[in-house]
Amino acid sequence: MLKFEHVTKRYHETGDVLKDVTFHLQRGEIAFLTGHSGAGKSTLLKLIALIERPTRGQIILDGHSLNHIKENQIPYLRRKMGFIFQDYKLLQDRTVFDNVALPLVITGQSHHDIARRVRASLDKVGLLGKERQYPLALSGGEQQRVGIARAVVNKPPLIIADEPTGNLDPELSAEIMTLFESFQQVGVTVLIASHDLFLIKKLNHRVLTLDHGQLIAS
Ligand SMILES: Nc1ncnc2c1ncn2[C@@H]1O[C@H](COP(=O)(O)OP(=O)(O)OP(=O)(O)O)[C@@H](O)[C@H]1O
Repeated sequence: MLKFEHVTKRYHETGDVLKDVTFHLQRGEIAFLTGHSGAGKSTLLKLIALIERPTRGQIILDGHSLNHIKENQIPYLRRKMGFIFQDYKLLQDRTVFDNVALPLVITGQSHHDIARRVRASLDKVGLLGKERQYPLALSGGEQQRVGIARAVVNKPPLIIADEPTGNLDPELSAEIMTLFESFQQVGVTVLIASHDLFLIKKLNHRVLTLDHGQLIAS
């Protein structure tokens, strides 16, 4: 599903921040990406999201090499990914329904399809009753579940989460992980960047560890 083959990312100012990184995530696999601050986790996620391009090596997503993607093909490839952030990145002046609908509105789906898929997505994260509320009226855990519903509403085969439990207590973090595991069961690949070693140790998923830009365990 997602392959990194000898990927190096060099910044002019800081040198090689990812060094010869190779790994392969299978369809339906869930993996943590961890490592010290500055190890290169965000850079790796930016390469997947096509925000940055590799200096050397190749990234293959769902059979497409990301190396030679033209600017106008980027939106098409991003639709294969759902992004989840530590600070949720919800629009505060829009309802829960509108926040989750956003990816579908952007791709020009019909009102009927949008309503159906938003409700299905909110149902999956247990927030069907809150669709008319605004994000600030919700708890942190609920806001993150809105972020997750938005990420999965167009059924992407890959979910990328950057410190998704960073603002949540252990109990809510466990709930969020249970949600990720439910997506994994339907064949979605999930990559989670996290510093939360307690959570990582407790769950028996694959761990990719970066150390000064090098992958040291896979
Ligand atoms: N746009 C950039 N230009 C130059 N150097 C950069 C750029 N982005 C990141 N770096 C450098 O790359 C290295 C890796 O940074 P990155 O943000 O990927 O680490 P990280 O593992 O995500 O860290 P953290 O856990 O603190 O978020 C750092 O030394 C950083 O200064």
